[in-house]
Amino acid sequence: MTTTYVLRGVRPLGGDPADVVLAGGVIADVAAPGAASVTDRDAAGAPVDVVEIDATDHVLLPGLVDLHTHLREPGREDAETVASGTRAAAAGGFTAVHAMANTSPVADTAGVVEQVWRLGQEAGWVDVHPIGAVTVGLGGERLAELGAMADSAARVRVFSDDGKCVHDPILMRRALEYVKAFDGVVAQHAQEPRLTEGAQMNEGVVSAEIGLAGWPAVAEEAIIARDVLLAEHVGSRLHVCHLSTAGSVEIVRWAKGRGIDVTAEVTPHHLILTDDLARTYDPTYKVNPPLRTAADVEAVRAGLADGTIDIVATDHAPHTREDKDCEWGAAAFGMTGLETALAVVQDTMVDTGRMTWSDVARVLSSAPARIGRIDTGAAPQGRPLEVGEPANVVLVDPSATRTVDARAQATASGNTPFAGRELPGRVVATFLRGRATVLDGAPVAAPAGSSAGAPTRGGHR
Ligand SMILES: NC(=O)N[C@@H](CC(=O)O)C(=O)O
Ligand SMILES: [Zn+2]
Ligand SMILES: [Zn+2]
Repeated sequence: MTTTYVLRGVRPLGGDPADVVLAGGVIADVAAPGAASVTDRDAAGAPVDVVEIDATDHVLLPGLVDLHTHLREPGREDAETVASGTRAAAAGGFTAVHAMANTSPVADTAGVVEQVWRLGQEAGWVDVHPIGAVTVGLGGERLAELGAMADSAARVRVFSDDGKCVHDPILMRRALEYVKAFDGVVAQHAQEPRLTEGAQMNEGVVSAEIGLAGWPAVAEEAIIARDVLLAEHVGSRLHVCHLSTAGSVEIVRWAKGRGIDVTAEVTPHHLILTDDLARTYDPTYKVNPPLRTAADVEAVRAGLADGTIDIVATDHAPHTREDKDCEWGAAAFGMTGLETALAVVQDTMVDTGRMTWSDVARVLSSAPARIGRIDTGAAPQGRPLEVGEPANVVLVDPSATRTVDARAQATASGNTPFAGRELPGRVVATFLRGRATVLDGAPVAAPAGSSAGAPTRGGHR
């Protein structure tokens, strides 16, 4: 039996309290409280379950869309699987994620991206849109089969060597030219490799004091400056991954002012954490790009508030205990983020008065869906909350607070930098095309009509 959900007294973006009805996979009605039309029969006359949810003072957002998620499958299923990572995504309020290509094997062929796409469908928690590698094996030497990935069942539109920078300017130019044919975008991990050899943390006062090799801001900014000029030269679309410095914000602001087709993302952790945390020598805080200074944090917040930075993307980077529980220099770069992203954005941008919930819907849903070109087509994401639109929505209680418990998260890895920290807001429920993936703040056992929750490990190698 299918289920109709009635969200009573919810606060739609910018509007008065309303009852919102999710039925038949779409937003079926938005009505004044008490006036919604709810039937216990579907269009074909079959009985449906009607579930009422008291959503008083809750905010209803379009399902969140992450442009930058590491799901680790294939290859590192000990850190995360498509099933565990997408369950974490649903718990965080997401209905779609873009899966980064730095898997093993690398997602550089139609075969691998189709495998990831299929695993996402089987899991059923969110829509998984694989990102294709720019170069074969992330080797930075030969372009991967971008066209074949674009034409595959996975319909790849975002290409990235994330984890590595496409540092050869000729290759970068060719990639930018190539993706124009199918309206794709190159998402650059901006890291000048020579300037960051052996680098462990942000180069600055703290690195000098504690004696860890520094990673200068210019190593990020020099690549972004080069790439916006290349994008202008070839008339193509560039996306800047995890921008982290004040100078990077300035360059993107300048490029946009010039009409260059560039978009940029900031991670939740770069909106709130600083390189002071390296003093703990706790590798949980080791991440690429590194945590920067308080002045950089202020600059990325201002850039997000004024639209210079288009989106927040999690860069959810799960790592096993073995890869993180070691001395700083030997530990892997990366931190998880899917289950805390919305809370960090609320904390840093909404509760500080710098953004409205409508802005949150833009930076965490409609804009990333647009950049990834998943806002149209058969299963659009990031669309407005209007009657007839697919019911990809997340119900948030902004007045709740929670203390982050790493072990209670859905991700298979424990490397959250927010363990023990109190964060605002709670994802009460997430719906993917009208089907609940999260209810009462917890992922549902197995989303109906999917094989989520069933073991996938080992069955698809
Ligand atoms: N962000 C990280 O520190 N690590 C990412 C790679 C990346 O996003 O560059 C990873 O794959 O672990
Ligand atoms: Zn990266
Ligand atoms: Zn990444």
